[in-house]
Amino acid sequence: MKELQYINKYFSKYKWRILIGLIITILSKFLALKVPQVIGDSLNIVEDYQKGIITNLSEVKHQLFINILIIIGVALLAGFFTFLMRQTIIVTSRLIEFDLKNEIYQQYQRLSLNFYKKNRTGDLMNRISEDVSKVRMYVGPAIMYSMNMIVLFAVGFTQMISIDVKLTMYTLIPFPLLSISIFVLSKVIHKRSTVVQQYLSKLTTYNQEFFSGISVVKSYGIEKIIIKDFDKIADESKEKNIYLHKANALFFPLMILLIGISNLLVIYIGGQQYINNEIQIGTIIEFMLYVNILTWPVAVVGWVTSMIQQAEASQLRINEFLKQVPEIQNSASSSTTLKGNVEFKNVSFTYDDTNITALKNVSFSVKQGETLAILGNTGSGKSTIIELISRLYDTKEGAVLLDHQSIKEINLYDIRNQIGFVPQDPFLFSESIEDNIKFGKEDATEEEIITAAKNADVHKNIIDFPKGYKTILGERGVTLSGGQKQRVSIARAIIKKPKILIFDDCLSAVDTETEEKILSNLERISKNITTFIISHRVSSAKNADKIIVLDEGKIIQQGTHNQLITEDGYYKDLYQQQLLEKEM
Ligand SMILES: Nc1ncnc2c1ncn2[C@@H]1O[C@H](COP(=O)(O)OP(=O)(O)OP(=O)(O)O)[C@@H](O)[C@H]1O
Repeated sequence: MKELQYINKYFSKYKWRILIGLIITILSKFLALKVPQVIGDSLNIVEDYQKGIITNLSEVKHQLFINILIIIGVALLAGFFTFLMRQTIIVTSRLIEFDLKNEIYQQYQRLSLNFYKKNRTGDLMNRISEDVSKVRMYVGPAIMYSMNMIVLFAVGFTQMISIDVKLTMYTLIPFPLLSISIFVLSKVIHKRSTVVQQYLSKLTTYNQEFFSGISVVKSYGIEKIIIKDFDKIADESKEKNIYLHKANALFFPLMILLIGISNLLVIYIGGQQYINNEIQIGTIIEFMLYVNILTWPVAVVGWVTSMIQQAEASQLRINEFLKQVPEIQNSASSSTTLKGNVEFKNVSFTYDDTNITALKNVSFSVKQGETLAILGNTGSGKSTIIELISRLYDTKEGAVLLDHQSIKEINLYDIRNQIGFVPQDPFLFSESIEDNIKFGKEDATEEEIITAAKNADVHKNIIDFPKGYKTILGERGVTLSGGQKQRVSIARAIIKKPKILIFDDCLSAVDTETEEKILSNLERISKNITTFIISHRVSSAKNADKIIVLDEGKIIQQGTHNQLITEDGYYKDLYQQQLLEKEM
């Protein structure tokens, strides 16, 4: 229960609701146990009349009529209280579930990029949905059933003992047996259902990959192999499901068997006592009714124990994430308006998960409004520079300065708010084009959206769609071509009017003519914006104020286009090769 102590703060938040719930539970169970007593009394009256102990028939009828009214009244009231009990305790468990989900979600937002690279999406989703719902079973049903059990047992047992000690003892013999066997069965069910869950997520992951890579599957014509693999997992999943349901199917028969044994004991022992004139017939019926009322809460002990164990395991997984401290901390509370001066001073950077040193002693500086182009082979460290400017990672060696101040001392949210970033692989949400562009600026006007789209050279494409800017994009923007997606993503970055604009190799998806247009538009609108252009093309870099060339994390060349084409090395070779390609 150590991990579940984390939930105590929510119990204290909702203490009044829970307290009211508990009082209502006690009242409803008191009332529920009144019914067998009145039924027993009624039968005893009839028996007394038959034996001639009571002779006045109208008095018997009157008493029975009163008892029927009491039974109906009590049953209605008990039902109403049971409704209120669910309304208080189960509603509280839903409120706690909501709070816990929000807490986890906020923590997810705080955690750094590295956390997401280390953990699988399925696992993140599972902890916020599956695990939280297991914890809810502890805060709601487990507590409600435990209370039910305690009250029913305390009241019912006292009542039974007060009527007949011997009969009570015999009647309750099967109860511990019932509780233990349900506990064992619940454990088996839990174990088997965990396996079923694993197969379910295996199937989902398999299908998700298959749907995402459908074009590869179709073009390689490997549908039959995919179907065969799917069949294999589905078949295994079916077997595990059947295995689970074999255990599930035992649950109710086991309960009915043990209730049956209890009832037999009541009839047998009670019958003997009746023959010996020790008890009346009504008492036997009253006991049988108690057995039926008490069976469920006793069976529930085993179920609740297993529910609490599962909740404990789930809360452990939730706590693992909640206790994670974001690697990137925002240490500044004051807000800063950036100018856009960027400087790298002897920066070396190693990714701790792969131990790859992506940058080695990198130094450069870019002034406000300047454009820096970064070129280099794949894996040379270009994107890593960008990730350090956005502070997605922190440097351990050297310093990244923004406006001559260490990036670590500037408000993290201000930095990210003032950077417009166009990634290599643009992600568009399944919403309208307009909303995707506005993502960069929530309150953007229609005019601003159109201007941004024009500057990104995508306006003409958008108005060609029947619904124009209102066109809804499919998952990952499938209705747009690669180049169109890139340009919508550029519009999203420039509408922000950021202080630093970053293009991570995003112009490679458009033809050189479009690239030319976008770059000249940029030159016009980005007079005071510091711009970083990562590219494999000289055409994207040639107008930049500065160009740096990276190789295996080191700067091997830097200067302007005119300087670098006269210097032997990577840039000149690339220039000549691309010039040749253009002429061909
Ligand atoms: N998140 C990461 N975790 C671990 N290693 C990484 C990560 N990102 C990049 N790397 C490694 O760091 C090195 C530099 O990668 P980077 O993405 O900066 O190169 P790049 O020049 O942008 O390449 P490309 O032109 O192919 O995009 C590569 O060897 C890469 O494998």
